[in-house]
Amino acid sequence: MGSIGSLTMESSVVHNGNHGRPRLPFFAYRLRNSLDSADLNVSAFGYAKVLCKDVAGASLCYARLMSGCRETRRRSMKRSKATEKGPGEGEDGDEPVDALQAAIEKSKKVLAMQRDLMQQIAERRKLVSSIKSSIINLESDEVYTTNEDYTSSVSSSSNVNSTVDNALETLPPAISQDLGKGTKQPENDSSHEKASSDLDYQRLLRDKTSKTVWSDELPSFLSSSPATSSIKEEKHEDLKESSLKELDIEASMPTSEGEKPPPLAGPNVMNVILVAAECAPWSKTGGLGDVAGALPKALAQRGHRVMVVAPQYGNYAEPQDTGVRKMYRVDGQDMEVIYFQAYIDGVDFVFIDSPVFRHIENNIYGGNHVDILKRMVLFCKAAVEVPWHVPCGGVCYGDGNLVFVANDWHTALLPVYLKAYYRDHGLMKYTRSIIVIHNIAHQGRGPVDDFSYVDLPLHYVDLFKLYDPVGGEHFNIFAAGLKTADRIVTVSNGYAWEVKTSAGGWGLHGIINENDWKLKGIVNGIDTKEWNPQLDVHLKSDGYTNYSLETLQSGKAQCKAALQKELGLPIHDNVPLIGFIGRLDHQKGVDLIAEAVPWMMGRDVQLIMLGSGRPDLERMLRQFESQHHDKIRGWVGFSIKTAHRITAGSDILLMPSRFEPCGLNQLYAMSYGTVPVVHAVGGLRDTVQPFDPYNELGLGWTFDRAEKDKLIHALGNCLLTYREYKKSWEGIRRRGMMQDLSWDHAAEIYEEVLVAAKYQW
Ligand SMILES: Nc1ncnc2c1ncn2[C@@H]1O[C@H](COP(=O)(O)OP(=O)(O)O[C@H]2O[C@H](CO)[C@@H](O)[C@H](O)[C@H]2O)[C@@H](O)[C@H]1O
Repeated sequence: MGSIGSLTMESSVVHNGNHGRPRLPFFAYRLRNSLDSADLNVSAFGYAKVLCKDVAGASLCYARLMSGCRETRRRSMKRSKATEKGPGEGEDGDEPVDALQAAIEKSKKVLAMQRDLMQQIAERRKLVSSIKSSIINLESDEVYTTNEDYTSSVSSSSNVNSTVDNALETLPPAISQDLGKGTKQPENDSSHEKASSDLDYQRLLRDKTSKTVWSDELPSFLSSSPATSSIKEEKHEDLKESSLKELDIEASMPTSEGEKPPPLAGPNVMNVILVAAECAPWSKTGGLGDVAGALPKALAQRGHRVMVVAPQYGNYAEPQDTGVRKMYRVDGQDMEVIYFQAYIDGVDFVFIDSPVFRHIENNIYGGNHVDILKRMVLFCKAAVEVPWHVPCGGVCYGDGNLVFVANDWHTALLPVYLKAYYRDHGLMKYTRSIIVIHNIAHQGRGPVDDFSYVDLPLHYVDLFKLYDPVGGEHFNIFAAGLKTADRIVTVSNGYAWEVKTSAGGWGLHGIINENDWKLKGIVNGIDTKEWNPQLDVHLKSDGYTNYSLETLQSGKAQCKAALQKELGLPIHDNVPLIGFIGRLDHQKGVDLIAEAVPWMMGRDVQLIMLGSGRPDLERMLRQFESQHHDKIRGWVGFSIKTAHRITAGSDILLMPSRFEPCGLNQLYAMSYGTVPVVHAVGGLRDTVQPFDPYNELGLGWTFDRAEKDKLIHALGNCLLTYREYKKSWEGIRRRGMMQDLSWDHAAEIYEEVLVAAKYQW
């Protein structure tokens, strides 16, 4: 009996390779209520795992199983000992035969229940695939040519509803209860807040296949555009694709042992499409590219289905032509776009190819303001339709349970298009948008006449109109996006506060204050694969080396020497090496560094500056280098490799930014054991805790005003600590490296915002 017990356990508890914990099939959650938990206490090894609610529950189950197993073994050993002793010996320790029999009976019952459960699962899968094939049949049988055809086909596809209803009836009770719960709730009921994703799924199927979706009465401004006529023509396909997608999700739910554990996002799992004008590593002029390349991966790791949409500026290696081509009208001209796609690290990257984006990777915001505006109009029009047109892994995202994440003014038109083209007409009812402010200083401003380029109904003009003392009455794309999006995020808490002030809001503070209720600050994370001294690919050659907390001293010293050598500076380990990396403009406070250069040159330090931007500041960098050739290097240009190497080889990173929404370089610096000296503003204040020599706490030095003297004071203290207080210095570096700066935490908070947007009506 004992051997049977342990065998059953080993074969039925599925271990997660990483943690040795049992994995739980999805239906365990659904069915847990319908099974008798008291059975856990017996040797119910065969199904105990299906009763566990979560990983903690799983551990508990596992512990119980282990103790059950030990008990069975103990009893078995006792019995065999008793047998060895021979007849008449040790009777007092023997199990009564009928207790054993009872245990056998219980095990049999358990096995029967398990068989029953598997059968129910198999039936449910059959049902789902029959619904799918009935939709596929619909697709092949019916050709939509007129509105009439469309209407009749819609009514015939309401079979899907009844099939789903039937499906609900035939599901195991716990499942049908869950699915059925919210179905009677009216749509405008506040109980939407509590709606489950299953409810959304049901509602979607019903709505898509019956009344409101794809109303034939499209507004005239929509139907006149070829782009939107293509929408009309393909509405039936979209409709079915979306339904298929939903069914696919159902069908792909883990149904048997050994499949994926439930997602971290739990019931909040949704479809997320992040839209940005740049995305690293394919395109990057600054921090926006880094965020667009990394945040989606962290969201995908939480279980969301995530896509990034960006323009295709060059010939990228990974994305493949999807074969999907669409026409959009911009300023009276029809423009074709081709959608490319790649699936990397759990994320769908969709690139939009068009002659207007091609080969401008080194100047993606170049051209006059109308050229840029027209590019962004095309990009946003093409991006808002991606969920319908671009099959990723064979299946489009569809509009259900979908949130767009727009970034900065370049994509601020997207929330507006979502509203004007769709939601105002009862379409994409379950799609939401959030907008992330990375830098509010750039807003897509222009004369009010620019409104003619954005192709919107006339009454929308007021969303864009803004008056401020600087620009007078003007056209402002960011303003319209902020008003229209369901939620607003800024890239730090400090910046969330600053954008509400007249100094930090750059004319948009009034609008942000009015929309304060939907604003949230979330500090950026960093891509810990890309920016990690242990893995950094740019430290693998030319005398550099990868290093970790354990090898910080020697590793960093080696990188410093390699950097000095590469740039032709004297190789001195004990001379503090100060770095600066960033766009050369007013924001980054490069001129403050320039003012402090004479003071610095009076000290035994080295300074390396990497940047590009304003021509006068570029000239200044070159001039510094030629004036102080033994101490300064001014690298004008954009070099990711050099940025990584400066981050690793410098002792100190200077960031005297006048304003800094978040700042990534100080985060990269800290994770490389490089000590930041920063102006305490925006995200810099949020992320660089000033050094406290009394308690040996803190991560760097801060100064409270963007002024030369303040910078000198902070840098002076930093240099003193570098030279005189080696232990403190070491502590600062180590604390910086020990922080968890990954995107994991930020992604969790983004998820809260996505959920809030989803339930925003
Ligand atoms: N010459 C050069 N060569 C190579 N690499 C260079 C470079 N100049 C800059 N970089 C890189 O570009 C990125 C700059 O990121 P930041 O966050 O510092 O600034 P940015 O102002 O562009 O971003 C805006 O968006 C980000 C993201 O939200 C916010 O952190 C920030 O505060 C806000 O201003 C870093 O990866 C940096 O290494």
